[in-house]
Amino acid sequence: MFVDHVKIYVKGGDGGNGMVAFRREKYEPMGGPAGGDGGKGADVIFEVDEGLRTLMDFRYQRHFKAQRGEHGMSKSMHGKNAKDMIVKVPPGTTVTDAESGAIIADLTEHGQRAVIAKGGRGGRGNIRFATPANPAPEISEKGEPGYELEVVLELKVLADVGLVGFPSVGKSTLLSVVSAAKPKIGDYHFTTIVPNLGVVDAGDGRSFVMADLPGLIEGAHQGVGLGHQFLRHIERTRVIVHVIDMSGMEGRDPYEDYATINEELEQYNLRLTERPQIVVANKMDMPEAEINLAEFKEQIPSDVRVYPISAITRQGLSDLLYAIADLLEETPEFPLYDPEEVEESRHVLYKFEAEKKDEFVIGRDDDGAFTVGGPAIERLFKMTNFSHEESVRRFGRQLRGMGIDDALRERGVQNGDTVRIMDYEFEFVD
Ligand SMILES: Nc1nc2c(ncn2[C@@H]2O[C@H](COP(=O)(O)OP(=O)(O)OP(=O)(O)O)[C@@H](O)[C@H]2O)c(=O)[nH]1
Repeated sequence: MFVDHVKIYVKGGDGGNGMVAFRREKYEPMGGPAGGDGGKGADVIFEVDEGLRTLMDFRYQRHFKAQRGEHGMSKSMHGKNAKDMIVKVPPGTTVTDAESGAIIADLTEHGQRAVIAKGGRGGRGNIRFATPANPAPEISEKGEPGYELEVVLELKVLADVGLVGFPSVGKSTLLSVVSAAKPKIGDYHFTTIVPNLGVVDAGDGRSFVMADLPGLIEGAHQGVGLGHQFLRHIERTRVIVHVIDMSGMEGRDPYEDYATINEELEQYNLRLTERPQIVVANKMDMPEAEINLAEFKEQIPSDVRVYPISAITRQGLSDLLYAIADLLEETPEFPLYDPEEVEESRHVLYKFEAEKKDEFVIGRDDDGAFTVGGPAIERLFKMTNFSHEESVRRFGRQLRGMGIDDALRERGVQNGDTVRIMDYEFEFVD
């Protein structure tokens, strides 16, 4: 079993901004507040799709930013909530926070969903701030920023396709040209990928996992030298690709090789002979290959599918990959997990924890100015509409409410000192 592994960035949509507006009606020149709320930003939601087998798609797209909510409007109209962004992942995907290493979700069953990055709430329009004392407030909030984070996706992968054949027929060469020769493969981090397993992109949006199953012929059915992991792989392999050397070099006879391997599979496990098989005639670039292939075809049953290729010159590879992908589609799936394993993991559901504590940090810049930072304060800052004097005053009150004024005094702030919050600067007035 190997682990397919990729790091991606996700961001929930920002909330829409609330609006400051007033009613303008014919007979009501001093109309009341009429600024609507912004809509909610979209969540980034991961959803299990059992049709997916690998994290291949994440190699091409690593940024997932959900849409922002619509801004509030005049005439008391609220902005629309944005539509959530659904990202499909294969069953068995674990999502961890890249920074803390905490598990956010363990997605095992088809249709299971988890919110990975919450969208921000919409900012409130000035209607919401009206009070008897202040019936026409010029206060609104901007939308709350969507949560953003980097997450690591991990998937334990079992092979869909197993390569079998005599030694030196070209199994590792084939696997290496179809799985590793993709451009930018270096960007895709296979952490614990073992050399004889690879993710194959069929080139038409379909992908599957292919394993070289070496050593089958050397007494594999007696369990010689093969670990438990390997056995598991071959048992779960849905399609067998049988590679045959058509060059006929070293006195080898392709048909004999074919028959021997099939006998070996049968002895190993009868069930394996029920697996659909694709026969690959390799080394077709060699001089005798055409003649050998013709003879071979006369000897094998007529319903056996043979794909002539050359792993070295890459001739015939795309036809072969399409055929494998087609065959996989029509082959029933084996459960990805042992039933007991699923039982265990099914009950673990991790919750996305968006809320961070109301903490803030006070510091000093080189020029003597005080600085205030922290997630809650920065969020508040981003939601403040600084173009309205009243909103700015409200921001001041909120800071006081959070205990920031007191904390600044403790640090020795004086009247007239500069205080910085992100890129906003103000003078401290007691
Ligand atoms: N001419 C030719 N040579 C090939 C082709 N594919 C593989 N070879 C050569 O055949 C030899 C064996 O290839 P491998 O890919 O190592 O064969 P294998 O089946 O993985 O062998 P084991 O690892 O021993 O099981 C190497 O020298 C390859 O370069 C091909 O299409 N044409």
